[in-house]
Amino acid sequence: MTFPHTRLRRMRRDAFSRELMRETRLHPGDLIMVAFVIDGSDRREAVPSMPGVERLSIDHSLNLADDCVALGIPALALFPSVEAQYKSADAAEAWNPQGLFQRAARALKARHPQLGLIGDVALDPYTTHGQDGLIDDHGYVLNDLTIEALVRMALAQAEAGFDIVAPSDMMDGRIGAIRDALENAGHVNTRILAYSAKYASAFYGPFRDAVGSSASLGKGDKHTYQMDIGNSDEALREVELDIGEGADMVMVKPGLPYLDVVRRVKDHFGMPTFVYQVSGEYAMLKAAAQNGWLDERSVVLESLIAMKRAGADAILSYYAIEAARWLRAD
Ligand SMILES: NCC(=O)CCC(=O)O
Ligand SMILES: [Mg+2]
Repeated sequence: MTFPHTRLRRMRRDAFSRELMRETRLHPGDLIMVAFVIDGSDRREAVPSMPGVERLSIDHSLNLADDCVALGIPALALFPSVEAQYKSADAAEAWNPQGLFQRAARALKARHPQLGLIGDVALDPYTTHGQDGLIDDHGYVLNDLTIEALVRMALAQAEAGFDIVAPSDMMDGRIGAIRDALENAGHVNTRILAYSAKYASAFYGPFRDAVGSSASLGKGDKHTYQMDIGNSDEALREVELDIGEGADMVMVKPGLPYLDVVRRVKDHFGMPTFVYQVSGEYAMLKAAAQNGWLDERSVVLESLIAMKRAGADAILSYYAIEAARWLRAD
């Protein structure tokens, strides 16, 4: 009679030994909630392609922030959805100190000074054409002119109280330019979360509905600045440049389809590495759950743990509040 010398099933036999050898655990403290803010008061608008997600006026965003704090979620990432009258070719509303986004930041920081507030730095919610930057006559996004606009935008956000500015535009050199401008203005502790490896992904579709840029973008795409989905070495080059320019945290986006990239980035640089479970990932999970095809709680937590296991230090997610509730009920 021969026996297996090693029985890995032995440790799986009981809950106590499974618990003792569990390598990766998810905490509310790993999560960053994502929210969309709109003008007006007492307004909540459903986002049809993201059931359960709503655009919120500032007063309702404060309630969402209350939930984050109560659940131990350390930070909130905010995106604006602005009305057409505030969109222009030069995106100037993006750095208006009295604009929606800056007002929202002041209100949120006044309510919860300890809740980390992350501002999105990219022009797409503010441009009439829905691109993340300024364009020439052929629709090509101009790198260096766009950086000037992004610098204004980042400064306005730091001024309004955002703790972290998060350039999500993928222009070359914008992290360094923003870092210099923040230092010169005395914002030495404003952190930069660089969307370093942001792929030209079709999983962003529902987000563009949420911020109202899909109509403006029309048939346009973002392939001249976001990364090709087949590339992974290039992600390391992007991350390396952003670190050199002064990023405090780097990000890979989307999440689940790109966990190989997360692992390479984490192993290579040992940087605080964040991952974004994007709108399309949310929509897939939600749709399957609503149809009764998948168990929502299990698949959401499994997806988030997979991201952490791949090396993510923190995860931006539309599910953050729900996931934190599930974790606390465990
Ligand atoms: N800058 C944010 C995006 O481009 C999209 C995020 C998402 O799809 O959730
Ligand atoms: Mg880059």
